[in-house]
This record gives sequence, structure tokens and C-alpha cells, in this order.
Amino acid sequence: MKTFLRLTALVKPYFWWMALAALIGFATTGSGIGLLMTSGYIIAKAALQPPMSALQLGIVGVRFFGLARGALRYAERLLSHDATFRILTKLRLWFYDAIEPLAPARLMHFRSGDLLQRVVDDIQSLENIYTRVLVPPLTALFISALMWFLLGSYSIEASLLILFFHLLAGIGVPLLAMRLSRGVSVGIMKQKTVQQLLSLDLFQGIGELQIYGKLPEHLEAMRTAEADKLRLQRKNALIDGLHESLTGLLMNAAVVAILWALIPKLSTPDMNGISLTIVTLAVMASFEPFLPLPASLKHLEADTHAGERLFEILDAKPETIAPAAPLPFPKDPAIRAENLSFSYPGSPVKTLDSLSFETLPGDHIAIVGPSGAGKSTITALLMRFWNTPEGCLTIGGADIGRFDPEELRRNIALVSQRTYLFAQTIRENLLLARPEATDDELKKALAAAGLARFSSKLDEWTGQHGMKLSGGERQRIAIARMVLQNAPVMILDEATANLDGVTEKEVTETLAALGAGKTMITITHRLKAMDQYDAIVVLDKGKIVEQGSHEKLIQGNGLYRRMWELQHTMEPV
Ligand SMILES: Nc1ncnc2c1ncn2[C@@H]1O[C@H](COP(=O)(O)OP(=O)(O)OP(=O)(O)O)[C@@H](O)[C@H]1O
Repeated sequence: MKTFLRLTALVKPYFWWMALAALIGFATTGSGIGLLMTSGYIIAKAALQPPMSALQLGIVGVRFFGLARGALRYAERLLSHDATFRILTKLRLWFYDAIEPLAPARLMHFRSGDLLQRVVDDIQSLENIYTRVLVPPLTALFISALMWFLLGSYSIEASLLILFFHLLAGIGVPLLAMRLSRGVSVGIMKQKTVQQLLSLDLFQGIGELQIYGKLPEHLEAMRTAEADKLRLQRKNALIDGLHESLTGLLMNAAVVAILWALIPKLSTPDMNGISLTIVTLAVMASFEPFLPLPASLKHLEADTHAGERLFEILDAKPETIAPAAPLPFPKDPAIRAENLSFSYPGSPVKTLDSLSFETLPGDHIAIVGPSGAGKSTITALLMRFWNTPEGCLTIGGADIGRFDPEELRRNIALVSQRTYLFAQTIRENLLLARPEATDDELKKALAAAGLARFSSKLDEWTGQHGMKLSGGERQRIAIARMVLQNAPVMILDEATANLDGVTEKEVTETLAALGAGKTMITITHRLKAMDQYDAIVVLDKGKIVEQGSHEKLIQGNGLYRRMWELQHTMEPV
């Protein structure tokens, strides 16, 4: 109920649109009833062979209600769809706005297929809140009240009978349908999520599935998921059929009961054959707005489930938020860590343990160490993907928490080990770093990253996840982005790991030139051209085990020297 109320609060700004559409919906159904009544009137009256003039009123009524029903139906659809699409747009923007600060810390527990399902299908299903959940009961209520008064003007019994049958059709049948279909709509949604996850895994991991011979197993899982969904959909269709038949049955029962109540009144001045015909047809037509009610309850269950899934994400507090009065990024971005410790949520071990190091503005430092030592975690803290609960991390002397994360990310350019390329053109992938860049600037950035040959391919599609480019080319696109971003701090997290020796040397030189006068942190476990760094921090199992210049470290007898010797086996030190 709480979720439902929160969802309806979201569509509050469209209340008047919805109220107007509901009113027009009522007028449309009312016109349908009017059309049947006036048609019945003409037929019944004509059977008595009166003069043509006696039928005039009925003919005008048929024309009026016939035209009005079409025009009103059109207006109602127009209004309700317009309101629905506005609501959907609002919901999607609201969701994207809310989800952005959650990345990556709060989203890493969700699988991408699941998130996709929430963004696309769950939000889509919320459009039903208005069209299929809120409006149909209102229309049915109005029509029921109208019929109650209409029949009440002939007979109290008839008005009580219509009330009874409307209650059965409006509450009894939907409740029965809901009971029978409990969990079916939600089950279908869950199966769709499973299918989406399996499909994404199939598309992204088809190579691995083929190599390890797991493709048939995966396809079997997809078939099972499809069969489970079909089973639920079949059950759903059976219940739909059942409630439609029950509503039809109630309509016929209502007609019989009301005839039973009204036929004795035929001998009174209040009722004649014509009015009996009209009333009977009106009773039949009045059941039309009750047909969608069972579906309303089913949608209510599914929408509430979709709402819960959305709120589960939206209620998550972002890991990092901008302070009320954020500091501007400093002109001299010296970076200092003092007793910095950090553990990932749920992890019993300290990923970083009491780190202390410093980079002066314009310094180029290297952070080296074996895989899993915690090097990339330092980057994640500097980008404010995570908060720094223990110790301190400062930029330009100010605690990192005093900067707006967005401002930090604008001023710290990062080339990480995993470059994501969007399934767009090379131009669009580059413009991400500087949207206003000219083609000339893009070409210069490509050339600086060793991709001059791509200058004529700006409009070429990079493929899904950049699959049309080699690993090295993808990495160089990321370096071109860094060139375009031209930020005062640069972090290279294994940025050249995918490049061949010659290109690696070229790109490293380009990056060194680009980094002249800027603060640069290079994260690597490959010890190459280490004498170019002002300082080297050696990390092992989250602790700094050594730090200093290449000359100093190589003289020592620690991890750095061992790593160096391992990588340069034959070279004498
Ligand atoms: N999001 C995360 N949640 C939980 N643990 C994580 C997360 N990211 C990294 N870790 C763990 O933290 C430790 C340090 O990881 P990190 O990526 O910082 O190491 P690294 O030194 O950069 O390694 P590599 O050179 O292989 O990239 C590892 O044990 C890793 O499993």
C-alpha cells in the first residue's frame, strides 16, 4: 500500500489531466449506454408504427450519442496517452537522475540485465497505474451511480438489484480473479528478468560459452525460462477468460433479475414496453466498464512489485554526495594520503591499510605492486566512487570529501584498465570527454594517442562494447579522451597494458608530454622506464612496503627490486 501511495504521488502533477481523461472516459461509456438506449427506443417505438415525427427525438439521440461516442473515445485516448507518455518521460528522467549518483558503489550488486529490466520494463509497467489501475474503477463507479439513479426512478428493487450485480462484478469477480492469479503477473515479470539476464550473458559471453562447451546448457536454461513464462502466461489467459465469462454471466443474470423486478410494473403508468426495452439495454451496456476491473487488480499487484524494485534502487543512499558548499578544484593539486585505510563493504579485510604518501603539484608518481595489492582502489577513492572513512586523503590541502564528486571527475582524467566504448561512432565516443570539441581537435587527440589513421573514420561505428576495435585501439581511444579532457590531474591505471612494445613506448612518451606540468599518477605492475617518475610507491596487500625514487628502491632489497629483477631477469642491476 505504501509503495502504491508513493507511486500515485509521483503522478500527482498530472492529476487534472487524469481527472479530465477519467471524466471523458465516463462520458464515452455513458454515450455508449445512451446509444443503446435510444436505438432500443427507436426499434421498440417503430414496432408500434407511430408517425415518423414520433421517432425524431430518438433519431437525434442516436446521431448525437453515435457521434459523441466516437469523438469522446478519441479525445479520451488522446488525453490518456498524452498523460501516460508524460508520466513515463518523467519517471524515466527521475530514475536516471536518481541512479546516476549511485554508480558505481551502490549499483555493483545489481546485474546489468536486472538494471535494464528495471529501467525499461518496470517503468513501462508503471504507466498502467494511471490507465489501467486508477481510471477504470472510477469510470465503473460513475456508471454504477448513474444506473442506480436511472433504475431507481422506476423501481427501488431494480436499483438495489443493479447495485448488487455491480458489486459482484466490480468487487467479487476482481477479487476472485486476483486470488486465482496471485503471483502470476509478478511471476511473469520475474521470468522476464531471468530471460533478460540469460540473453545478455549469451550475447556478451557467447565466445566463452562456445569455448567451454556450455552453449547447449545455456540455451537449455533459456528454453526453460521461456517455458516457465509461457506456463504463467497461459494461466493468466485462462483467468482472463474466466473473469470475462463471469462478468458476462452476471450481466445476463442482472438482466433477468431486473426484468423480473420491472415486468410487474408494466401495468403501471411509470413503465411500458418501450421503457422496459431501454432499461434492459442500459443494464447490459452498464457492465462494459466492469470488464477491465480484474485486470486493474492484477496490474496493481504487478505495478506495486515494479515500484518496489524501483524504490529499492532509488532509496539507496549514494555513497558519496556533494557537500553543501563544495570547494573549487585547487590550482595546485597536491595529493596527500595520511593513514588512509579502506575496506569494501562486507569485506573483513582492509583493502588499503594505513597508507601515507604525497605527490606535489606537477609530480609524476607511480604506484606499483602485485595484482590485488589495492592500486586501483586508490583511484576509486580519488574519483570519490567511495568515501574514505579512515585516515585522510587531501587534494590541494583540502579533504577530498569537501569537493563535489562531479567537479573532481572533471579535473581528474582517468584511463583505466577497462575502457568502455559506447555502441556509437568514434566521434561520439570522443566527444564524451569534451562535447564542444571540433573535428580538428578530435583528430589531434587521436594523433596524440597514436591513432592518426582513425582521423578519417570519425563517423565509423565502434561496434557493441567497441568490439570492432582491438584492445589496444580501445585503450588509445581512452587516451585520446584524456587528451581532450586536458585535466590538471591524470591517472593512468595500466593504461598501456594492452599495447605492443613499440606503440607502448610511443604512447607513454605522448602521455609524458601531455602530463608535463600536471600531476600524474601511473598505476602499473610492469616496471618500465621507472626512472622518469619523481617517486614510486610500492604497495603489497594494501600496505605501502616501500617508497622513493627508482634509484633508491633498486638499491634496496625489497619487493620493488624483486619485481624489477623478475621482469628484467637477465639484466644485471
Ligand atoms: N568493488 C569491490 N568490492 C569488493 N572488493 C573489491 C572491489 N574491487 C576490488 N576489490 C578487492 O580489493 C582488492 C584490491 O583490488 P584492486 O583492484 O585495487 O587491486 P589492484 O592492485 O589494482 O589489482 P590489479 O593490478 O590486478 O588491477 C582485491 O582483493 C579485490 O578483490
